[in-house]
Amino acid sequence: MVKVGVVGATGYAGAELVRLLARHPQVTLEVLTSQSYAGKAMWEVFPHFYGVVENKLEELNTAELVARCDVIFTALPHGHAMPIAQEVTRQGKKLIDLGADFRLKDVATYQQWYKTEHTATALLDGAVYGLPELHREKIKHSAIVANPGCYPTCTILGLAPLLTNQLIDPATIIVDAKSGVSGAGRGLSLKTHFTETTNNFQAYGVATHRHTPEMEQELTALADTTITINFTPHLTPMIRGILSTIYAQMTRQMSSAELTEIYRDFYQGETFVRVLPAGMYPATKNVAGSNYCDLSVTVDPRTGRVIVLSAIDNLIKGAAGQAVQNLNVLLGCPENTGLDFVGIYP
Ligand SMILES: NC(=O)C1=CN([C@@H]2O[C@H](COP(=O)(O)OP(=O)(O)OC[C@H]3O[C@@H](n4cnc5c(N)ncnc54)[C@H](OP(=O)(O)O)[C@@H]3O)[C@@H](O)[C@H]2O)C=CC1
Ligand SMILES: CC(=O)N[C@@H](CCC(=O)OP(=O)(O)O)C(=O)O
Repeated sequence: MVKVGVVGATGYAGAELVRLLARHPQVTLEVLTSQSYAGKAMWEVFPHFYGVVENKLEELNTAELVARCDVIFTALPHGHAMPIAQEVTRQGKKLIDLGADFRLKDVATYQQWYKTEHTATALLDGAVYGLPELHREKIKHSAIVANPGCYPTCTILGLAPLLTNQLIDPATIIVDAKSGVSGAGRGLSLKTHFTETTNNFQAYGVATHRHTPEMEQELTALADTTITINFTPHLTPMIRGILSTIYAQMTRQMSSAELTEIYRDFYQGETFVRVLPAGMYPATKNVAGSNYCDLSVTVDPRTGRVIVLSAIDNLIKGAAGQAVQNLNVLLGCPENTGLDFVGIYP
């Protein structure tokens, strides 16, 4: 059995990770940490774990945590995974970081967008962007896996076949994305409280969201040419889910059916990417509670633009499920181990 630690087990992403890892056949939950609830049982904070997860929440002691575990997951605000990563590499263990600390390869870009000094820059080169559908081989051999952000997961999977096959003008990409409120985490804030979010639908981070450089980095690598995008996230009054609607100008004429075939070829053999048949469109309800990313692709012959729809559960394929998928890649076990379920409907 592989001993794992979850740092930040009491956040939405961390708790979802604990739920998945508790039923993973190759894993023992060795350490769960919390800064606010140390000393309490996990089920005292989250009663849905009563009778299932017996672990007590512990204060973070980095050296001891790393010594006790084979794989460490960090589900912390950005900036906090860096010292843990240093210790993980010192002790020759593995880290899967659900935050943003190792996603951006360029230090100046990280510091500009996150307004935080990067204190583990020597580790950036060795870290791999943990989108298994694109970087599986590198993930297998990496000590640090940077689990992607939720919007980037949804968007990059939606655009990868188009850019790899040079089917769109890369200067014309527009990403219009909507997220449920759990994407903002469990901490209390004006932005996420009930009366602000219910019966409301609003954009935020317009032209300034931190996921923009992350998407641009990965899309640029796929296209082999510098890509800048327009990305507008929106908050919707639901708990889970992201739907990205992505537009771009096609560089050659093609029908929706032909393009759908290209997507099917690109994602052939991928358990967690479902390219929907003509006439079916992704919806957050169809992926909620599962590790799937559902995609549809439609060409509008009047404008020559393609419209990609991409849906995920932000807490699963956008965070905890993808982290478990990355663990499975590291362990060399089937990627759907511990993730072999469909979503919850309705
Ligand atoms: N929510 C989502 O959909 C997604 C989240 N992520 C990323 O995952 C990470 C966790 O997000 P999420 O679960 O939503 O956040 P939450 O706010 O729900 O949880 C944050 C966690 O970090 C701990 N924490 C907060 N501040 C500190 C600190 N100063 N020192 C140590 N621990 C701290 C909290 O501990 P305690 O409860 O003990 O105070 C809690 O366990 C973030 O980097 C986020 O960006 C990535 C993709 C999607
Ligand atoms: C609805 C909402 O607020 N969503 C979050 C997405 C969080 C996420 O994916 O986290 P990282 O910080 O790890 O990139 C946001 O827009 O910041």
